[in-house]
Amino acid sequence: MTANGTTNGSASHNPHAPKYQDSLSRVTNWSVIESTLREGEQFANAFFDTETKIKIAQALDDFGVEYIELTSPAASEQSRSDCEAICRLGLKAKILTHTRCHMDDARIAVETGVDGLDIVIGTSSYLREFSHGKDMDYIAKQATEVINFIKSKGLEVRFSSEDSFRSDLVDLLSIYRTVDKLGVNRVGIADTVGCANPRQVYELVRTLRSVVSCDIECHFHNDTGCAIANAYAALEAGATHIDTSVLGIGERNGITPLGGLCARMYVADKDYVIGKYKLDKLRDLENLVAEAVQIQVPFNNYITGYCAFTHKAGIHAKAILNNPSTYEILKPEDFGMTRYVSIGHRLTGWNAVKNRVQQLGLKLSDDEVKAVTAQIKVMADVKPLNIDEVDTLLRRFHDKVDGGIAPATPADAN
Ligand SMILES: CC(=O)SCCNC(=O)CCNC(=O)[C@H](O)C(C)(C)COP(=O)(O)OP(=O)(O)OC[C@H]1O[C@@H](n2cnc3c(N)ncnc32)[C@H](O)[C@@H]1OP(=O)(O)O
Ligand SMILES: O=C(O)CCC(=O)C(=O)O
Ligand SMILES: [Mg+2]
Repeated sequence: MTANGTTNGSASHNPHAPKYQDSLSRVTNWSVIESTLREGEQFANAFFDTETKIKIAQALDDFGVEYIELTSPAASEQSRSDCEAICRLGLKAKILTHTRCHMDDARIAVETGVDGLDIVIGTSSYLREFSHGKDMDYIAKQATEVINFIKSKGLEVRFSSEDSFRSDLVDLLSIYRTVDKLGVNRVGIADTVGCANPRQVYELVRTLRSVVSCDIECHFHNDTGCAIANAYAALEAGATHIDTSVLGIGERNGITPLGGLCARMYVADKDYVIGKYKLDKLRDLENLVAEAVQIQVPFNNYITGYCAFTHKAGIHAKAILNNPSTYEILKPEDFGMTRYVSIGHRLTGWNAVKNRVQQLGLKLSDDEVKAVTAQIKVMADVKPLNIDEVDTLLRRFHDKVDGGIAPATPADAN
């Protein structure tokens, strides 16, 4: 039992587990709508040929995402035939396509073999005035026609308002109520411009949860860095589906990244996330997409960034070596990653150096390790040492000590 009165198996057995973990234990029934092949195609660098789309779809399916969302088949003839080709792959993931809330697009989409359509129409005054120019009555009539048509084909349908957070709340709830009564599988909330914060997301999803009985999908842009936090707040408030893309690619600076969402939700309920996704495939999946759109995986990427599990400062390194949970909330091995303790720099400490000495099979007393640590710091004040340079220094120091000559200075060790 924790401060907020809930229980959670793993947390209650572990005295060091975060107390906030328990408040998240209800966030255990959600799915990913993976939109690398739709929102991701709207990323500035993206051009996916058929073969690349198929590889990405297969990799996403292998990772375990529940849905794969594809570009509208109304966009181009190649988009349409690629959509059909992906539907023919027979993947475990359900295949969706994303279209305007318009009969022309819906008629094309239902013939492609998809499991469902995600239809969208802007509801904010910006989009009603400057994009499609339609009022709420027209939107409701159009949505009714398109939804009834898609349902008549036996397909899943989701209705989403675009730019939800700059839309009038009464308008929003009214249109969601209308489409819920028509029997949509999901309604969608979209932070199209990335303006929402987690508190606003929580409030809107919570309100919507009391108005509709269908599932709730959310789509968050990352213009102000809130895309993962907003997704998490939405799930806490009762959303059931989150849109992601690999590395977060999408319009402008993109949306909630698949890897970042996995990291966030792993902390909330590790067993649930490990149980449904092959987390050790994340790195290959990200590399595949990074290569396809000609970008590098960012150095500070969630989970797979090159320094995501590198520990440097001496205070951290000592504690990490005693118990990795001291400074790691994610276990690298659960993601097929490895931990690295960096020691060739002036922030190192003797405990970390001792660990390396032991790994090299060298016999040094604690005082000797402290002496060689001091030498590393002197040298690293000039420039950081790579691991080979550190190892050479440690071996030479050891050989001199072993030979009865304790080196007093770095020069002596050389
Ligand atoms: C926020 C988002 O990411 S929404 C998804 C964005 N995805 C896409 O745009 C898919 C790729 N798009 C395309 O290939 C093209 O824009 C198409 C095929 C959809 C439409 O192309 P065009 O007919 O040449 O129109 P264009 O792109 O210039 O303008 C969009 C048209 O859709 C209308 N429109 C915009 N949103 C909607 C909507 N949700 N429902 C219905 N109509 C809409 C606009 O009013 C405009 O109509 P107009 O031709 O009468 O001016
Ligand atoms: O269909 C949706 O819910 C989201 C559409 C979109 O990409 C956006 O609004 O940013
Ligand atoms: Mg978007």
